[in-house]
Amino acid sequence: MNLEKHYLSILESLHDAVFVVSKDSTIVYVNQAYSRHFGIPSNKIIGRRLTEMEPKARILEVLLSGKELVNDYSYVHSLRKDVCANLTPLMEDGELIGAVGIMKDISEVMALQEELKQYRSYSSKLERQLYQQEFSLLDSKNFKMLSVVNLARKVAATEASVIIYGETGVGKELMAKAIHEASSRMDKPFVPINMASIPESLFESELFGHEEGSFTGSRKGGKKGIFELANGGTLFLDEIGEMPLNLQAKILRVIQERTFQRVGGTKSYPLEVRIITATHRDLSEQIKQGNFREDLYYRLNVVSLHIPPLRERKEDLPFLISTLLSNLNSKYKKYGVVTPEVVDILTQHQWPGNVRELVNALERMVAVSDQTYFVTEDIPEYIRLKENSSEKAIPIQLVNSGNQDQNLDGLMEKTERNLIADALRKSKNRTEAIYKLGISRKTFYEKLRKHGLL
Ligand SMILES: Nc1ncnc2c1ncn2[C@@H]1O[C@H](COP(=O)(O)OP(=O)(O)OP(=O)(O)O)[C@@H](O)[C@H]1O
Repeated sequence: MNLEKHYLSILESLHDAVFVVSKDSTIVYVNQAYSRHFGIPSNKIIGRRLTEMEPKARILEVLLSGKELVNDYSYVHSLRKDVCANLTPLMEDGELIGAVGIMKDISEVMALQEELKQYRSYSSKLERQLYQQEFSLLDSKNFKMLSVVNLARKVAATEASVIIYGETGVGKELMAKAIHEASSRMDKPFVPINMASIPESLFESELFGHEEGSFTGSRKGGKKGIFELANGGTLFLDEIGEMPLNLQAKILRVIQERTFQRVGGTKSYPLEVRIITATHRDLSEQIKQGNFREDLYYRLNVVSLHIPPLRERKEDLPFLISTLLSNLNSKYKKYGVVTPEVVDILTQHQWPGNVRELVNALERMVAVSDQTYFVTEDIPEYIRLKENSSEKAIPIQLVNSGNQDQNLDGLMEKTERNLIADALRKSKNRTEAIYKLGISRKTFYEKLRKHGLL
């Protein structure tokens, strides 16, 4: 077979556009695919000079340099197309006589790329919004809550220290995290720590870390404390009212000097951290009683946010129930929804453990029920019975108040112990007692330990 006879028809059969220019840039050949792709009949283009039609055509460079260009991307103005081309010099007896171009129209790919770019920027915008969803979680229909959330949004943009007040489970940590995530520190760590959960003997080393060999059993290479871990970011000190006075003095010094030393070390580390604190106690009362340093209080209390308990913002329950349910549904891969009667009963409950108690109640419903529609029977018994009948889950047992020596603190301690002991007695297990008491598992065990009920 004499292939040479067929070279032209081979060129004509190609799907890629082929064109040939002579040394003076005159177009001498275009194949059918060229005319098809770019909508130009061959007789309209053959004989025209590229230097006039497309003075910046890349193939002109090949004519000048004699070097090929492979996978070369360019925009052809006269065709209004993005193309990818292989441009090769044509040689005869070692002399350049022209060049061949094989081109693909990639306008569609480029348009898709542009679209992809737009989608990418849209998705990263959504991602950022998602990242800041904590504030949207705290969205509320209640005027008091709304003004707290608005103040939190404003304060997030500043460096001000914030104290968040509120009962257990109202969302103090959630708000602290939302403030962090809406602040310029959002890319840096958010480190929460509950001051009530650290044994006093470990306070300093937990907060400031320790150098290697600073005490028997200290970690090799030393250990970073939470101040160091949070450096550059936000440190959330929960239950600040539980801090012993000597540690308050140390924290105050660190905040004032903006440096800290690890336990057993002499090196000073610079500290650049925003501190957000939280407490369920009335700190000004604590100051009056001499349990909290006034100077530390003023350092920490540039802005104070008071989150109202859930029972004072029951209008938020339908929204909270639906948001929490959809989170729990994804966690348990279920599709549970609640009937209006269920919302009704849940709305009657007083939620002493606030949103945490609601999360726990809903989680139990989602985890246990096989139905899609949760009915009243799915509501944890202690809520259902309490709200449906006049039965109170835990009748308060007043301690012997006839004893004149009894001060208020002592009375409260005893009442707390009685309540816990009662809840334990009347519950099938500890988990049920926790639900009845409406406190966190951690607080429950702390209190069991404190009252010798473990
Ligand atoms: N508005 C809300 N939307 C969704 N979940 C919430 C909301 N508020 C609180 N929660 C959830 O309730 C639980 C308790 O919240 P959080 O830990 O922030 O409360 P807290 O006030 O810091 O409690 P404590 O004082 O006991 O530490 C968490 O699981 C949290 O995600």
